[in-house]
Amino acid sequence: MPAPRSILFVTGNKHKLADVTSILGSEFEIKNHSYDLPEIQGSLQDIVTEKCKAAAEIVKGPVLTEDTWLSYDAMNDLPGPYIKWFLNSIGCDGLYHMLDGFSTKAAKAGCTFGYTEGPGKPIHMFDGILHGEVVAPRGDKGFGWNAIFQPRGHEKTYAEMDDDERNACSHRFLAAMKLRDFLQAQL
Ligand SMILES: O=c1nc[nH]c2c1ncn2[C@H]1C[C@H](O)[C@@H](COP(=O)(O)OP(=O)(O)OP(=O)(O)O)O1
Ligand SMILES: [Mg+2]
Repeated sequence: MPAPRSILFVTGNKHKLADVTSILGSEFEIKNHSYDLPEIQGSLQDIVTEKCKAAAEIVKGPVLTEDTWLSYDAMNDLPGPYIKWFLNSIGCDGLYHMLDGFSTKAAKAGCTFGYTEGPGKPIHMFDGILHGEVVAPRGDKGFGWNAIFQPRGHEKTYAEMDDDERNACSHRFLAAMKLRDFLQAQL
């Protein structure tokens, strides 16, 4: 059997790395370069493009990057990709209470992978979006804002799901399936 194709995932987030390894690890060898890439202010596409370009310059070869976002319908999709700074400042409780007084708690969890064959090469993007609701924090599994996001049609927040359960339905799973199809088609 040929050796599995390897993907170099540049991320400083060990939980994302674990998710991608769990979702794609049976088909690809997932390697990691731990680095906190610069994240510019701009559209999601701009952010992912610049993150992927910077990573390709660092590793001088094919590279995978990813940016994650959480968008509130009541706030015209903010915080979106700026969720990291909101979470760091006010935590899950604060993120929940931001919607006090708003009639809809609907939200979208998403991530966008950026993949390139190397510096100067095209950047391919693959996104996964899961609709759901922002709820009062429940559960202690996982990381980030998992405790306040409950996917539509589920009784549990991400933080109440086991990793396997979450990785079978998550926004990251949906995006990873698109990435997988792209990479497999190139073989
Ligand atoms: O599935 C997730 N479930 C819950 N929370 C999550 C998830 N995935 C990322 N997160 C958190 C981490 C960070 O607070 C923000 C995204 O920021 P983001 O820049 O994409 O992640 P990061 O800086 O940790 O890693 P990276 O080095 O890949 O940029 O949402
Ligand atoms: Mg980041």
